[in-house]
Amino acid sequence: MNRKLKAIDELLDGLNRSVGAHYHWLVQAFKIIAKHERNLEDVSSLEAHNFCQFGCWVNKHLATDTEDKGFLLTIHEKHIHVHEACRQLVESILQNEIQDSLFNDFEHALQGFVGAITCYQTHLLQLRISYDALTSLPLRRILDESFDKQVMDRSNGDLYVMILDIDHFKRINDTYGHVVGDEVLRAFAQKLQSSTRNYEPVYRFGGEEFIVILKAKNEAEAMAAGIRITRAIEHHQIMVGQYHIPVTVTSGLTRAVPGELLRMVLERADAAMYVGKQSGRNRCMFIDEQGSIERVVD
Ligand SMILES: Nc1nc2c(ncn2[C@@H]2O[C@H](COP(=O)(O)OP(=O)(O)OP(=O)(O)O)[C@@H](O)[C@H]2O)c(=O)[nH]1
Repeated sequence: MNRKLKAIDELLDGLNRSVGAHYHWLVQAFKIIAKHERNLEDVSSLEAHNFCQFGCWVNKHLATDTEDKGFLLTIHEKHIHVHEACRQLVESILQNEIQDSLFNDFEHALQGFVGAITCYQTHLLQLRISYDALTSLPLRRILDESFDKQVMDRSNGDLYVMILDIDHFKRINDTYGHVVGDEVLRAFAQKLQSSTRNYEPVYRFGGEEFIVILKAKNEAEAMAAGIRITRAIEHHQIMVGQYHIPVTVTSGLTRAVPGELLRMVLERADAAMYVGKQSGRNRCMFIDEQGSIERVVD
């Protein structure tokens, strides 16, 4: 499974478990009131928010997670508020000095806490559906959202976009069936990821089309990367059950001119790929900004 997707699943799982644990905590608060116990630190202590399971979870992620810091800080703040409002309410009940405003404060704090968690869950779920269920690769939507930043962040060179389409994939489906076809796509995606460097993100563009973003100092370096990937696929046999299924790809490669829309870059790369399909497949075609197309050779 894609590393990012795994991290999202772990975050969602940890968050949901910790939220579940907060119901247990709420029951503890009732016990304190009913049994007049004052020694439960996750309810009675001034630092109560650090002692409950949710507090441990959020503190751990605040210390390590940089991407989601905004969400986590809001949740942390609302969580502290819940514990403090609860502590004050419990104290007032135990001392028989009940104040209605403390009930309102507690309700308000709980609503704020739940709202902040829902916001973060929605964010994580939206992120999750931006990954392909079959291959675990990020979908085009993630590229759409990050492309301008990727172009801006490039250093010491340019960004190149490579569109790859599996050759005669319909034949694979027709010969072995769709279920095997799906397995081939899954195995292909894994091979493609392992054939690229960790700074060369891979996306599922749709169907049997994929995109790789390359970083290179010049056209020659980009072409070398393009042919490296094409050959790595060609020399690898995909195994599904008892079948050994050779797969090749045809690709279109082009430079992303800074300021250019992703759509335009993709149209250019697609035109080059089309020429590659027409002229025999299993090849990488480079297209420059003027539309001149050449086959990349080893
Ligand atoms: N099993 C499976 N098949 C898919 C999936 N997405 C697209 N396909 C199939 O991929 C095939 C693509 O076929 P075509 O566009 O005709 O192209 P091709 O057979 O790969 O031939 P060329 O691209 O011309 O080399 C179609 O049969 C689609 O049904 C998928 O997720 N799973």
